[in-house]
Amino acid sequence: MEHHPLEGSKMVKDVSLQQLKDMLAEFARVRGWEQYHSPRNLLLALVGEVGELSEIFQWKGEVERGLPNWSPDDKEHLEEELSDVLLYLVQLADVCGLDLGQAALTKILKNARKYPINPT
Ligand SMILES: Nc1ccn([C@H]2C[C@H](O)[C@@H](COP(=O)(O)OP(=O)(O)OP(=O)(O)O)O2)c(=O)n1
Repeated sequence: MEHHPLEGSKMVKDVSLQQLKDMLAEFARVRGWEQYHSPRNLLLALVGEVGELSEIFQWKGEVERGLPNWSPDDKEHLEEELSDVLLYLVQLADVCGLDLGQAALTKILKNARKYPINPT
């Protein structure tokens, strides 16, 4: 397999949604896959990956925060499935012409107004 420029670069900090969006658009473009990346197809792919993510937790019972009892392999698998969900979500927002980062910020503000902190 070809050597990707980001291979081994776990040092990249503060990855932005914009960066992911651009890399994914390029990934699809150079493979001639833009034709398949319609909003509906990306939504179905996203839901499929959510299913794969759910499988990891299926039958495990409750899981402690920080996953203290999970093996490195299991954690890596979880990282991959979470990433698949994120990457399809970013692509879905992109082909819909939406700014996901901006939309998420706006939603956080809306949530804060809807659920004010209880005075104690
Ligand atoms: N048309 C496609 C196909 C794949 N991908 C990217 C997004 C996901 O990050 C990953 C999904 O790849 P696979 O369909 O091979 O799914 P998995 O990585 O989950 O593999 P598997 O289903 O074998 O576990 O590749 C994409 O952007 N567009």
